[in-house]
Amino acid sequence: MIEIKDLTKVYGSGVGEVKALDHVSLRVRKGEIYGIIGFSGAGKSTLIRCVNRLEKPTSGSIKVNGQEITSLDEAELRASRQKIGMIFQHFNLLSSRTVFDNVAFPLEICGLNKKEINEKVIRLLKLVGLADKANAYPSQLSGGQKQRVGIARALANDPIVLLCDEATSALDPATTSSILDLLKDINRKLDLTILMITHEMKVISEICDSVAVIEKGKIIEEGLVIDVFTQPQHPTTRRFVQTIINTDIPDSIKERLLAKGDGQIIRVSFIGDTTDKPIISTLVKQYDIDVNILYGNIDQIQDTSFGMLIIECMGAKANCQRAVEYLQKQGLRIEVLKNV
Ligand SMILES: Nc1ncnc2c1ncn2[C@@H]1O[C@H](COP(=O)(O)OP(=O)(O)OP(=O)(O)O)[C@@H](O)[C@H]1O
Repeated sequence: MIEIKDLTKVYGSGVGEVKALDHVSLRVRKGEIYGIIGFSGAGKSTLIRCVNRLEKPTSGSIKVNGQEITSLDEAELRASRQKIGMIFQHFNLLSSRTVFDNVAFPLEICGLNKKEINEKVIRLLKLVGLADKANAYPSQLSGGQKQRVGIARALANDPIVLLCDEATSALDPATTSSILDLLKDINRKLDLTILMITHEMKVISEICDSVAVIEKGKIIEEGLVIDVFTQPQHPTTRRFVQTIINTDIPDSIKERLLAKGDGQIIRVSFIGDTTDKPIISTLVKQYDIDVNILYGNIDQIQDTSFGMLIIECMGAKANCQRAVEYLQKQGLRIEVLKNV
């Protein structure tokens, strides 16, 4: 649905030159929610603003639904923008217009008649749960309600893509969750492709299917959310993951790794169904070893559970090794932290 290739954006020139995007390539599939995460100044806003051509890329290609948008003229751009909805961190509502009239605005520009506008606005306000606020003004709404108006307005022209620019950054955690639920609901009901930028890993973990991590204008890691969360490769990705999942080995275990002792200490990481298997009792029964659980945690990303156990296996060396092989065969990720 969105295909970005070698996208580069340079602001300014000479000594003042800033390379905000540096050969960025990524692909967003139809119907998916794709998150781009990065620290301040990483290039997120520039990237999303290039996709709807609020910024003109310096070089590279951006295709939305097969149409190259970097080379559109003004008229073509206006038509293309109708198919790309956008919501903003600070909502960007028109304060002198009611909720109804804010949502009606893009439809008026398109030349729909009053009856069509009325029907559509009412349907959209119902979709975002604001049917009873049609006559309110933005100043009379909470932040979450304002963003619901922003979402309804962005959907008015039946876009094929919705761009979200830090859409929940100005909201408290409970309101953030309700807006994310709404976006997920809309994504499912309308099969709408969503591209969102954020600096919050919570946003990515709650609703995104795929994620790209951007740093200094470059994509440094990309993949399905569950893969990136469970096996982050780049140190920056690890920092983001660490904000919501503790993958560190606790200090008390680190001390134990250095201490003398006979046991073999293993970190077992698991994803999905493998968590249902009685692996510990199998180790004890089949391999004639004692198993001591030193540490464990389980997290949930959307519908998939994953986590890690740090266990100590005590027994004959050969039996401990066979136990490790058994665990590996179960599709578990095994790291031997301390050998027998
Ligand atoms: N109009 C501009 N002129 C010059 N430099 C710019 C302009 N817009 C952005 N930049 C620079 O480009 C780089 C990327 O900025 P961008 O706003 O895309 O980052 P960001 O990841 O969205 O950051 P934030 O989360 O703080 O909004 C930064 O170094 C920024 O200073």
